[in-house]
Amino acid sequence: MKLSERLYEKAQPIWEQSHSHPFVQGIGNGTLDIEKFKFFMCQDYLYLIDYARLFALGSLKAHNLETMQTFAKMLHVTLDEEMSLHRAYAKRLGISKEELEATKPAPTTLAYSSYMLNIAQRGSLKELLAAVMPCAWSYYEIGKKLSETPGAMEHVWYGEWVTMYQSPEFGEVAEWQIDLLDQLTESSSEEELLELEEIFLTTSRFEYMFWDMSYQQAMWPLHD
Ligand SMILES: Cc1ncc(CN)c(N)n1
Repeated sequence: MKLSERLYEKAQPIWEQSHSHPFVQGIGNGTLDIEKFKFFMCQDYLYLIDYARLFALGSLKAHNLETMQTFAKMLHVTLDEEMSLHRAYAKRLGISKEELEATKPAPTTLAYSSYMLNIAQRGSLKELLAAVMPCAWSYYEIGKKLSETPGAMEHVWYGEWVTMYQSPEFGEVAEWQIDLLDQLTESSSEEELLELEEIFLTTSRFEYMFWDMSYQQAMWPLHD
């Protein structure tokens, strides 16, 4: 069994909770409160800055030129295409570029980004991939599922979001990461596979927490 098949199976109980979360369902059926989406967009913008840094670290840790180039391409796609979606939404939502960039990270955003960056900085390329994989893979799955809801891709607010994440180009990013991790772990020990599994499940849990944080618009409990 390939590692990706095992990870997919193990993560299902967590991923299913993300799929059925009211935030995700609300994007699909168009009922999500726009204030919750605004909160999500600002926090996600911050998250994507650190997510992009992981691709820079992937390029650094790559074992050959082709892998280096693909990580560099994913860095570019995140900064210039995925984050362009957020910049365009911010404009429509009346959030200035300055406001967007000055967003303060919520506890879950900070915990998730810090965990991923820590794994990527101190770990191997395999660990970096295990940490980053639920991001593109689970968003692609969510995008595809939501696109099956009639009208989801045409919704005045959430249509563009669904359209981006269900796109085959976005799916290719996830597939490339999956194939690379499968190749790199062909002869890994059970001990190493278990470590990678734990990382993958941890970022899968953070993905769920990110939806929930956005739904609750959860900031720090204490204010200055
Ligand atoms: C929290 C989160 N996870 C994943 C993705 C998809 N890159 C995202 N935009 N935000």
